[in-house]
Amino acid sequence: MKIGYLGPKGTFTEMAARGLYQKGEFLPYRTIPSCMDAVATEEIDLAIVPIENAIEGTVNLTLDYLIHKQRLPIVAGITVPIVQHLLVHPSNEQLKNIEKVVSHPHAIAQCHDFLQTQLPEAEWEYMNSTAAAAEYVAEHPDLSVAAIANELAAKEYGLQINHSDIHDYSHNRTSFVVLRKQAYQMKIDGPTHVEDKTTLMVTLPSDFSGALHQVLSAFAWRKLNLTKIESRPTKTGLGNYFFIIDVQGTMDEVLIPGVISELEALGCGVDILGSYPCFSLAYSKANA
Ligand SMILES: O=C(O)C(=O)C[C@]1(C(=O)O)C=C[C@@H](O)C=C1
Repeated sequence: MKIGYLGPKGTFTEMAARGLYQKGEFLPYRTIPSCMDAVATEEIDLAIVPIENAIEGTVNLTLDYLIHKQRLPIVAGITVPIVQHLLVHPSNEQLKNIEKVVSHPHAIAQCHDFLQTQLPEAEWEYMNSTAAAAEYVAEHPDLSVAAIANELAAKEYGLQINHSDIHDYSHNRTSFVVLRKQAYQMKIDGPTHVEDKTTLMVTLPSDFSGALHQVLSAFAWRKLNLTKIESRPTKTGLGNYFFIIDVQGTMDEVLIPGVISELEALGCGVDILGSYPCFSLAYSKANA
């Protein structure tokens, strides 16, 4: 089985991939869209990409590409503990000399307080992933640059941990989703199964006062628990949004189809993005 993930080697996404699947060929992709495209063209069987971080929120690139460009079913989810370190080239150990910090925008956002207090003069440069930033530092020993990435990336690219645990809040976790061309489940052994989830995308009818209230009521009176509701622009004009709604539980034969019929009767558009099991990786030295 070919498992694509946001690379290069040493990303948190690779940890998520290896946490879910013990066997398979693990293939790194340079960007989230290129990884998703590779599933659509069947170059790989599964794509694993980040979707939400506990500190910084949704990974908009993933959600928007999924909604607008590659509507692939979500077949599983996993959350991974995120521990960020400041990595430097072994020839450049002095924290005070660092002029530039590179990383994925979410990783930089998770460490704002640290950057503000310890490296207020350093400029930031965004990279496609945390490991891409570590690779950049390894390839530029001449620059006074540091990467925000994990211990796996430090080992992979021969960097030193200059400062450990630099994320601003403990309990930092990121959720990743597994995308597949067809929506069938595969058995997953290993990580802890936490819950089952169904993700819906709802478009409200225009000029319908109280529409969102009615949408939420359709879930509420059926006692369906919503674990997330988020709006994203439809990209058709200012003020036009989709609602992405996570419902606890799998797609059953009565309750969720009942909600969908009720919403459609209200004039809403409803798309099912996936109904899938969610897993969790415990904190371990590997993601320390
Ligand atoms: O997987 C990685 O290492 C990434 O760079 C992506 C990503 C993200 O998009 O949220 C994954 C986990 C961390 O939250 C920071 C960055």
